[in-house]
Parts: sequence; C-alpha cells; structure tokens
Amino acid sequence: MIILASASPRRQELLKLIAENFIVIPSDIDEGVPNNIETEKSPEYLAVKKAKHIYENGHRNDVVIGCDTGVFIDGKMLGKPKNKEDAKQMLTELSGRKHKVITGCCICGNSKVNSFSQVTEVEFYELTEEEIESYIATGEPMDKAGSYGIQGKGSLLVKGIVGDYFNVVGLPVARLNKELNG
Ligand SMILES: Cc1cn([C@H]2C[C@H](O)[C@@H](COP(=O)(O)OP(=O)(O)OP(=O)(O)O)O2)c(=O)[nH]c1=O
Repeated sequence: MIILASASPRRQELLKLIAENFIVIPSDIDEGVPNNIETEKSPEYLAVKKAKHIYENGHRNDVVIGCDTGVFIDGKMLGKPKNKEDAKQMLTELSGRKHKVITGCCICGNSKVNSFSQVTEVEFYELTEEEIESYIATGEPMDKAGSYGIQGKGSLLVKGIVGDYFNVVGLPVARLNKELNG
C-alpha cells in the first residue's frame, strides 16, 4: 500500500495523478532542522523525517511518501506565516523579485530511502502595500509556505515561473512519478 504522510489536501489531490490507491497518514514530527543542514536542503531533510516516522512505526511493508515545501530568498527559508504581520513581511520581501520554491520528497519502501529536492523559480510582480493587505485579508496565505498560494488568488502576484508548477503547490508530480514508477 502507498501511504502519503501528509495532512496537505493539495498533496492528496495531486497524488491522485500518480497513484490510484493510497491512504493518508499525516506525520506529526518536530519540524526543527539541525544547524549542519544546508538551508536549501531543509525541505528534503524534513521530508525524510516525515516519511521515516510513519515507515518505522508499523509500516515497513508499505511505501511511504513524505514531502515538505519551503520558499527561499536572500539565503533564508520562509515557511508558513505565524500571523498576518509575518505574512505581510514575507510578501513585502518577495515583491518585485525572484525566489526559489523547493519541495523535498522522500520515498521509503523495501528497506530503502530515496529522497530528492525539486526547485522551481518564481518571480513576483511589484506589489503595493494595499495589494499585500487585501491579499492577506482573503486568508489564503496563512497555511502556505512563503504566505501565498500560486493555485489561488496568489496567482495574480506571479509574473512568471521556471520549472514544475505543481512543485510550487507542494508535490512535484512528474519527478515523483519517475522515482516511483521508473
Ligand atoms: C508556495 C506555495 C506553498 N503551498 C503550500 C504547500 C504546502 O502544503 C505548504 C507548506 O507546508 P508543508 O510544511 O510543506 O506541508 P503541510 O504542513 O501543508 O503538510 P504536511 O507537513 O502534513 O505534509 O504550502 C501552496 O499550496 N501553494 C504555494 O504556492
């Protein structure tokens, strides 16, 4: 059985493009990352931790997929905003610039751990304070890395992307399909 170790409804929807049958068991881990892990490797590190946590707790006969998505700019990672102020700060930083969205994925199965990082470059239009505030008022930023959702009203902030769109939404379906199904 394939297990998706994620609470994200978007990942569940996207995994249907690859797998007909799977079950969802969210992996409740501590999302702290040790200092010796390179910043841009943080999502992959957490993806491995999420997948292993489920695999090693009663699912060694299954294939477990774990993922984590982060937004990277100026050498740091932007995760989910803690509050509206935090979201405003992140969107102000992203305004008018390019950033990377990195999704780390891990597949645990048959006593093997296979992990990778997929990178998509996203460029934002210049945003006014008013635009940022009205976007935050939609509530959309609050559960998303970097405080935006490219699949929603956040699409209006985006000037262009280079790479896999679905990687930004949280699951790099094409690469994951190749890793899973060869
Ligand atoms: C940048 C961006 C992120 N996101 C989402 C993808 C992820 O769900 C979320 C980042 O949080 P994650 O910690 O990667 O995932 P999660 O907490 O939603 O689920 P779980 O840990 O159980 O797997 O941000 C979008 O939906 N759209 C976007 O454009």
